[in-house]
Amino acid sequence: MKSPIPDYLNHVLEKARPNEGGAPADYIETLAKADTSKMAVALAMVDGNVYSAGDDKVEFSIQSIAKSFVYAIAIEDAGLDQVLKKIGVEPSGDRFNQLSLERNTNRPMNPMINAGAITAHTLVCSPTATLHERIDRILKVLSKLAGRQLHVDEEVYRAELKDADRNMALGYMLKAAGVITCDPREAVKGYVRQCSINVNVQDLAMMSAVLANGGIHPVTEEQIIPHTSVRQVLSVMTTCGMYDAAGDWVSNVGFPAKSGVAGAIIGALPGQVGLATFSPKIDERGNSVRGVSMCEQLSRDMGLHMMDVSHVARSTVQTSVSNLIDAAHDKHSPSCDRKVVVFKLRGAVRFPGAERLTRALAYELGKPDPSDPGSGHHSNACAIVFSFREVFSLNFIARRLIHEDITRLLMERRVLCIIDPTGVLEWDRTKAQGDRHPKVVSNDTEARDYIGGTGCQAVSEDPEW
Ligand SMILES: NC(=O)CC[C@H](N)C(=O)O
Repeated sequence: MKSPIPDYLNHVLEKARPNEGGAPADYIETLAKADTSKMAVALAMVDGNVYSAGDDKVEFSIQSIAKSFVYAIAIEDAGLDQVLKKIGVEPSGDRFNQLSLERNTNRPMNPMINAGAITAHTLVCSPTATLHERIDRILKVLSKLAGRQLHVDEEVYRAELKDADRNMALGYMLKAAGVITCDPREAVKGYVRQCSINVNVQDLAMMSAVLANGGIHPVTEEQIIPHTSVRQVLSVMTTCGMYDAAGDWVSNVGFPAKSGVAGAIIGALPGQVGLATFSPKIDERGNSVRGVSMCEQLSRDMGLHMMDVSHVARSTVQTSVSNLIDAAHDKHSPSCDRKVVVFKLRGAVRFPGAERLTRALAYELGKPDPSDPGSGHHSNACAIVFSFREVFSLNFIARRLIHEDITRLLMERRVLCIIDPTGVLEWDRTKAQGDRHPKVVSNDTEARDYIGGTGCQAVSEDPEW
């Protein structure tokens, strides 16, 4: 079968093509001459699969899209505290090259406008690093993200530098305000050079997929951007990535995005997909006209709006009961009701999933409430099994809550067996209550053996725990 996805992407291109609005950026000579008939779109899944359509190998300069990634590098090199001291996180509502600073703090409003991006550039490597060292570092990281060696387009660099009065003015403003301490001309040159790195839509989709994948490259599996920086970058992209169109963008399209004046837009939907569009004609805000309409359509058709929760996973916990064979009768306390209760979890478990497990434990194993006949009906269960066989991951709060559940069950002197073949629970034996600890095993048979050894032998109505 031929995948329908590339056909769909072609359809997205053709729907946006008739839109003749906008014009290529005219303040950079090379961009002004761009072939405006070129158009492309690409999707990169978080497992590294890339789909693209149109002029997907045509290269253009990354321009302001570099701001997202250089912000991530600045956070890594200078630390988030230092970066926040120098650059705010508030949407400015101004044009991208506005000469402005926050009134009370004298910082650039955010890292997605030029003032903030020039500042972020100076935080790469160290405050005393040379332009060459910074560009080298930025090129290395961007190339790793794209999965191929990227290069600076010298013609674009020279063209922009020739008419860089406005960015130079920003550099001097930042120096005068004490935000940057290095030579402002060097800072602007470095910033313009980072804007002049050439990419194509496939590169950009893959770079965005790294952001969508928590900073891990989908193909090389290298953690290129630390997880906490990814959250920071995506947050700022959401509120400031489309400049003064941020509000429109969040309500119509609804995924973190960043545009560049060469006509590209990237989008990253956490946990799902990275995408990129390209078409050189931009609107008065600096965003590609056809790119915005392609992103709107992709978001609508593919349900990519981050606030659009169309269905909530509710079945992360499943409870089943197994009866015990009577053979081991004498070993049981009279209060034991000869049952093994199995709690199975599924999927990527976060707080809501762990809360459902906790609620099920409290309800079924707790004291019966006379006014609720369903409650406490396994309060005398002989043994309890947690099965994490189908759990893909636990986030830190889910893990912490389940650890607390385990501790409390052990304090009640319950027999507890945990099936955890991949070790997602990260149970540490040193946390055991006195001499009591749960038995952690990797499959059903081991769990049944363990429970049998405690005097219980389980006959499961459910063949798999
Ligand atoms: N929005 C943009 O892409 C702007 C980048 C461009 N190099 C500039 O500084 O003006």
